[in-house]
Amino acid sequence: MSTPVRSAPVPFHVYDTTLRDGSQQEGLNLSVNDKLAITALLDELGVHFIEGGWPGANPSDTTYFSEMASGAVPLKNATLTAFGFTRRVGMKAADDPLTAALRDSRADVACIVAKSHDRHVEQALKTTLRENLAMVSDTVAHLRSEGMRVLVDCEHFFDGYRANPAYALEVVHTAAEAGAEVVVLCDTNGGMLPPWIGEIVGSATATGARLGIHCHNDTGCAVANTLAAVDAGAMHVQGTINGYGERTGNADLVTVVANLQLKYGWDLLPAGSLQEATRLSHAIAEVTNVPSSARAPYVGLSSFAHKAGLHASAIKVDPNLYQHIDPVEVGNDMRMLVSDMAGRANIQIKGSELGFDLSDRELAARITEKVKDAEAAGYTYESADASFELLLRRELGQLPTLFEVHSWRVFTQSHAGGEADTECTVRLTAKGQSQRVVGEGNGPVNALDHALLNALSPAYPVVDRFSLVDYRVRILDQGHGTDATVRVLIQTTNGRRTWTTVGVGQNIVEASWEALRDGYLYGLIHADDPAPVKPGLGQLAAAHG
Ligand SMILES: CC(=O)SCCNC(=O)CCNC(=O)[C@H](O)C(C)(C)COP(=O)(O)OP(=O)(O)OC[C@H]1O[C@@H](n2cnc3c(N)ncnc32)[C@H](O)[C@@H]1OP(=O)(O)O
Ligand SMILES: CC(=O)C(=O)O
Repeated sequence: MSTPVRSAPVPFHVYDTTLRDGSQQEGLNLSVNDKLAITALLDELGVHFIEGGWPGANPSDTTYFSEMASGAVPLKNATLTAFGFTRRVGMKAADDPLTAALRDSRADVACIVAKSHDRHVEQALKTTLRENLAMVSDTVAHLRSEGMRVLVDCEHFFDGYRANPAYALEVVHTAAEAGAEVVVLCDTNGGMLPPWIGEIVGSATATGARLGIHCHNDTGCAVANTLAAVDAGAMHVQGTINGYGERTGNADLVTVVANLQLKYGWDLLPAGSLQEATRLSHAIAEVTNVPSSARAPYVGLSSFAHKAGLHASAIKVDPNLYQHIDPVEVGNDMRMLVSDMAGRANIQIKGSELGFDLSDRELAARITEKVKDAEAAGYTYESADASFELLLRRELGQLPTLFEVHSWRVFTQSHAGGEADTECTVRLTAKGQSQRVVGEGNGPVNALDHALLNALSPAYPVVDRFSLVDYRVRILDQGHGTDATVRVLIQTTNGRRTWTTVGVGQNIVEASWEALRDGYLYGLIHADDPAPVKPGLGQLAAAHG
């Protein structure tokens, strides 16, 4: 699959700034423990540098570095890097407390941000161009004399180069001459396009400095810009997991690395690490509590999900016909979606994924029709895999009658000045025992859930482990107001695996009951199944609904 363009420059480094620039994303806030957990995951991915934060800028980052120095997360692949800025105007680096904080972080490497755009020097720093150069050389030389390796991030380099190329290049040259091992050219405002990046990086190579690249995604080109810089001579790529970062984010480091490894054929991460990328990207999203995009390249939930009938029919012959790589290379999975866009092939592939032989053309065609009719009525099987399996079993005559519901009733009573309470009665027969059970709850679905569980528990004690983890309602024919058809999706878990069922109706309680009942039925059919080998994607599919 890989098409080597040329050999990887040596050395070539992958630098992660999730913990610093990534945490500049709106709504993304990391505790020290979160940062330590992410550090371990990044090290497992095998990046060469982990930028842990800015020691001295806030107590959490300072604590994080002291925890790391005490061995909280021993690193086997990565080198910990502390971020900071050049010394303040008019000071000596040796006297600047934030420069001292870099040394005190006990990280081996410091990455300092320096102004390289003349307007920023004059307007933001309010100093002279000469003093800014002195700030760069003094800070780099001082940190080197303290025994640190130093990288310099040239902020606004590309805009600066356009305004005053000689000065922008002088900053690069000054940093390298003072001892910076890599000078990173930053598209801080993220406004560049790939040809512009390529041209400017190409010019900067004339400084002789080893160049790196740091791109923001404001034009939607952060990854493309990073690759353009690499093509033009950058030997160090910066980015974040899941593209987290200030404003529209940073270059997604996993996409960058996957492109370089799988398309250019460069071995950048330790052997086997890229195959863990999907798991690690999702694990990091769990810690940040900011979900990654389902449509993220390579590691997204939908990266290898196929919905259209024509795609599926070709995939049945050879998955590579509609996939740019084998998903296994990044630890992802192909998923076949069942929907009204499905043809026989989707149904056959999905059926065989679930363990059913649907090779018979007529059978597959009949089930496809059923799916299309049900979808037209409002059902959705894309995320409700469990309901699709029940539909299949019904059509194949393989749906066991584990219980038979005779009736159910829900009753909500309001009390003056107090909260309403709900009571529900379910009558059913399970394993020959008839039950009439009353359940109470804070609402009709909760009461139905309790009643169903209590009614099934004597015959099937395993249901005591079932719990409803998500409940979503969507109005299907908007504009109809309270007599609209609604769709209910219910996610149930038994602690080992999670599944989703769907119910549709004009009565929201009836639609909920259908999804709930099918959730219990599916759970009972699969009560003895082991936990999936790779939990996560199926559950995420349900979560994305
Ligand atoms: C492009 C980037 O994303 S770089 C990373 C940006 N990240 C952050 O800013 C997050 C962490 N930052 C902070 O906690 C704070 O901003 C601090 C601790 C760094 C500084 O805080 P404060 O001293 O209160 O000042 P403030 O936040 O207003 O920063 C501006 C000061 O930094 C100076 N400054 C800005 N850039 C640089 C630089 N590259 N080198 C030296 N000084 C700089 C400004 O001149 C200004 O100094 P002044 O107060 O003497 O006028
Ligand atoms: C350094 C950095 O984060 C930037 O220039 O965008």
